[in-house]
Amino acid sequence: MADQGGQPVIGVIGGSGLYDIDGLTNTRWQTVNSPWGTPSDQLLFGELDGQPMVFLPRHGRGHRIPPSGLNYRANIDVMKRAGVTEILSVSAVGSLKADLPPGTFVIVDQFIDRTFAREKSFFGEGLVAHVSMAHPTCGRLGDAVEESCRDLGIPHQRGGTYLVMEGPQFSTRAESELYRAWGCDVIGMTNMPEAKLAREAEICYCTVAMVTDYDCWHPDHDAVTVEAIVKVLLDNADKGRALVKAVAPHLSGQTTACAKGCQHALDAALITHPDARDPALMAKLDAVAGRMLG
Ligand SMILES: CSC[C@H]1O[C@H](OP(=O)(O)O)[C@H](O)[C@@H]1O
Ligand SMILES: Nc1ncnc2[nH]cnc12
Repeated sequence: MADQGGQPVIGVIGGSGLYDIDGLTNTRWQTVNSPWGTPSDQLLFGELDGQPMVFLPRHGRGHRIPPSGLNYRANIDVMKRAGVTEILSVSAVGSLKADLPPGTFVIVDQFIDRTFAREKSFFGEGLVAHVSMAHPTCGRLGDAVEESCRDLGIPHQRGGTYLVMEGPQFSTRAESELYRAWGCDVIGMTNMPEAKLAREAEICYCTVAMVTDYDCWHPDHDAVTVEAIVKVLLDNADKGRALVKAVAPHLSGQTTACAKGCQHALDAALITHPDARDPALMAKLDAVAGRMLG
């Protein structure tokens, strides 16, 4: 397969508390249409120190859309159409470990997907594909995030498992204890199927999870509330924005395709015989799988 190297384009999916990007120049909000439906919002195109960047507020401007109501397929599809090669997903999460207090940033490298009410694949009847999710995040992008956290003195942990729940209600104590027993580090409601769809779209994906609370398991802390989350988010938003700004220069010199294979995830994933493929589905996959479908 041809190398997809070239100038990287960073896409930032901003979650709770990250509704804009510091220092973005030449900005324009632009509607990008998708055959997968309506994305959360227009995309904000701009440049950060000469590095092309695209921003999408995950829940829409004003935080209008709940986790289960997000059109994850449309969000990833428009990022792909915008030329995004790396997605930095910024998310608020609860902590499931005593040594991950609010204010810590976790550079997530694994997920447990407990969601059940979401469309999880671009593929299906008429074109079946099975991508690997063994390593769901991009190590190269993770390196850039880790170096940036270090440069900025942000308390962080490299690696960690993010339990993705359906929500919108927070967990019961029994659920929280179960996820702790499973060894999970943090809990949130949005990064799946986002990470799966980014992989299908051959976009590098890395999550920066900003710890806002101890969920409901910690004997010395009250059970999580939105009020408590927002308070911590307000204290951390500047750090989140500074991190995005710091990551850009780490990627700007990058001219080769990701050696981890994220950008070739479909190489061995399509199983449907070319004669049995559904032309209508193939048309919808023009952006996501255009590299493979010609
Ligand atoms: C604001 S409370 C819970 C809400 O925050 C997280 O969203 P995101 O990942 O977009 O920052 C969490 O997953 C819930 O959706
Ligand atoms: N405790 C928690 N559970 C689920 N999502 C969250 N987002 C932030 N804190 C959370």
